[in-house]
Amino acid sequence: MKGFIKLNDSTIFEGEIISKKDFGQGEVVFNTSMTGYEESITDPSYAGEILVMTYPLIGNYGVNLENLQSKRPTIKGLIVKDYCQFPSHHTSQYSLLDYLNQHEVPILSKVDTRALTKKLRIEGSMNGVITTEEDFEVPTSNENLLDSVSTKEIYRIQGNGPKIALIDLGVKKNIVNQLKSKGYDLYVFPYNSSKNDVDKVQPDLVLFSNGPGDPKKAKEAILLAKGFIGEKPLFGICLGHQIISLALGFNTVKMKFGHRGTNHPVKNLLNNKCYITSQNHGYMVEKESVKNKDVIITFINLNDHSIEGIMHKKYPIFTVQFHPEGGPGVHDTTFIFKKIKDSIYRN
Ligand SMILES: NC(=O)CC[C@H](N)C(=O)O
Repeated sequence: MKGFIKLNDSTIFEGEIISKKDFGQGEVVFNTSMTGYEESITDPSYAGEILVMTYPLIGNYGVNLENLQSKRPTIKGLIVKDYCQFPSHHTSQYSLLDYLNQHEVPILSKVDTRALTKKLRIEGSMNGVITTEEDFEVPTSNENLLDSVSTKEIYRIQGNGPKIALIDLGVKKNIVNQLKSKGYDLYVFPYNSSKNDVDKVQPDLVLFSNGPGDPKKAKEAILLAKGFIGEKPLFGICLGHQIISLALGFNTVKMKFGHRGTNHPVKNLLNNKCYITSQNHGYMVEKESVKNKDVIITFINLNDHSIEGIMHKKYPIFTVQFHPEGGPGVHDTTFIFKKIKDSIYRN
């Protein structure tokens, strides 16, 4: 069926809706990874977004549930150049189309994704709608994204190591797996937990996870992080990094088109080492706002020099904007999950 992606400046790109679902609305963002669509479509950080894959052939290795980052797709729609109808991989359980159909997520194929990506790079990410009607008005959404992806109940994944309170803002499965593999004793908390709730388990460290949307909207989590500054070691990944930065009094801003891909180079300013990292974010900590003399910038992005991590000199607080767990992507920075222990012992 003929379909369109209509952007909120009224630009229209034509394609073919190949899924059962023929409608989806969200912020239209692009990802430059050549592989990793299973992980990206189920990464809770993408909640509320329509994902454009710039790699032209998508679906060719099907879907294996093991690779998913959450229980269901979190994206509002997928836009591809060519959908591969005959996936082949020895671990594939479903075709991408069958999997997205099960969860009523639309796929728009045959789109000139190169032109669409250029448009988003020049004008910036914007809201859009996958629709069969060319004259459809692009709506805006006020969905509480954190509520849609965070756990509703506290749960524990027992380990023999230090106790981590993991504030689930939409945590990816690979982050949990990395922490589990290092033996941490995990208590996973809903995004709106109070300091009292977290204090009850007497954690050795509080970890704020990745997650969707504008960090400034995560008011409860910012307040929670504020309460722990100077009291407990803190670690943040992506949204968690932004939230801890806001709690420290810094500012976050929306990026023009964000970083979404698996080959983002970052440099560790403390030892001049460079790493290739997996990233997925549309906001960043504003460099000029990091004015606290006790806080240093640890990592920067080598493409645009934006902040990729900070560290507190007095308190055991450190954060990263990139995704050290990979999933999808490189594992160059998984050593960071071990480093968490050091920050606990520095306490
Ligand atoms: N992966 C993430 O945690 C994303 C953080 C935030 N939602 C952003 O887009 O910047």
